[in-house]
Amino acid sequence: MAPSVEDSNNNTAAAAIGGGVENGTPPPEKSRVTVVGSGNWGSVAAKLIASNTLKLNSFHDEVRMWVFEETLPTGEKLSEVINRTNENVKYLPGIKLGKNVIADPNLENAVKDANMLVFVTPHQFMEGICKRIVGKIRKDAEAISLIKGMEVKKEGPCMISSLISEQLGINCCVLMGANIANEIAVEKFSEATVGYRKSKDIAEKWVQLFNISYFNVSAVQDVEGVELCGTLKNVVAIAAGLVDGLEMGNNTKAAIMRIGLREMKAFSKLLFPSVKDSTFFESCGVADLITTCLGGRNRKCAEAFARNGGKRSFDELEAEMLQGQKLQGVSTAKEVYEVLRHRGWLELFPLFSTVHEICIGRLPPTAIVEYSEHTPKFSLVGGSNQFF
Ligand SMILES: NC(=O)c1ccc[n+]([C@@H]2O[C@H](COP(=O)([O-])OP(=O)(O)OC[C@H]3O[C@@H](n4cnc5c(N)ncnc54)[C@H](O)[C@@H]3O)[C@@H](O)[C@H]2O)c1
Ligand SMILES: O=P(O)(O)OC[C@H](O)CO
Repeated sequence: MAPSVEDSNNNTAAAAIGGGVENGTPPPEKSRVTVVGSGNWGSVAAKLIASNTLKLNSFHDEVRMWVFEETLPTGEKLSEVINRTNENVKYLPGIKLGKNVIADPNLENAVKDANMLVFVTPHQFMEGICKRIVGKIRKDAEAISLIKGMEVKKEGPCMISSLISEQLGINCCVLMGANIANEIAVEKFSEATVGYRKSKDIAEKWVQLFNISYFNVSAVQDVEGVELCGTLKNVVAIAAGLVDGLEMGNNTKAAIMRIGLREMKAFSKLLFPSVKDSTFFESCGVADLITTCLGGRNRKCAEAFARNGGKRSFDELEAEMLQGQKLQGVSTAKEVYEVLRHRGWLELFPLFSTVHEICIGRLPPTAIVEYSEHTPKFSLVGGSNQFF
């Protein structure tokens, strides 16, 4: 059974400041936050949030964090070690999360009282997680997804925020940005973008929960644009890593990033015409693309893949190099490819389609910079097409 935390600013204190029992109006209910996920970014998100809930009267101090339980080499359970040491020794070693972060291996228990749910797991696990908690969360819960990825169903592509909204029947915002977790963990400055659909008030509450001196958050009314930026940049990061592994140099890498950004924008607008151009200039857009192509895990594994001439699979490299952390770019490239194939758009997106074909071994890593019948000239992309 996971422990719990008493509020330092309890409701009596809140009542003393704004109304309360003395003048007959009950104090507004404090929000309860649960973070669903405890990987590298999930743990940093819990740390950020926990530092803010201690300061903000409108939130309960305690931040519950669902842990996908595993047994460590020492024989101990990860959740027990987190609660004892206040550190996620596997996914974020060396960083104290805050004593008000409580690791809970029981998913249903972790979510049941929360009215603010933060989803931050690798995207491939979200469908199963939603199925487990349908009907077990508060009806008034609000959600935010920090997950970069999407699902492809028979009906077409499904963004993770839509999956959460549709399966759980709740509103879901998104938070994406140039956010390499290990850098934010040591409190180096970065920015992030919240994407919201309708309610600016809800978006502002999320901004309040995440914003801190070294993490500058702003909100834009463009859920799909923000989420697609975060999702698609992982495919471009694979391309950038391949170019690094081939030792092509900075100009080639910049070219790949430029072409990738054009394909990100075109793909997003073809799927959701409401996506705004301005979103690509937020932290979730060009800034995330740059940081991921310079320092992300997708880039790192793709570099190793190219150095090995494509002879070692991404699964093998992921297991060896990331030790439990997960790549999102390889599966996203496959999902994007499925959409392109179904809609007859493959030729319009040579970078995205080439990345997938390299990942599955149909093309060699060098194809990322070769013009062939399989990879139409990148320079052909654009011209009169309104989406590029
Ligand atoms: N790490 C970053 O720098 C970063 C930054 C921004 C966004 N993101 C995004 O956040 C999301 C989560 O990434 P992360 O870095 O927190 O995770 P991670 O890759 O570090 O860790 C993998 C997580 O998956 C869990 N897991 C393994 N098997 C599982 C299963 N069957 N069911 C449920 N969970 C399982 C593990 O316990 C672990 O918590 C991803 O979409 C990622 O793109 C990551
Ligand atoms: O390490 P990556 O490649 O999963 O990227 C991490 C973040 O998404 C960067 O914002």
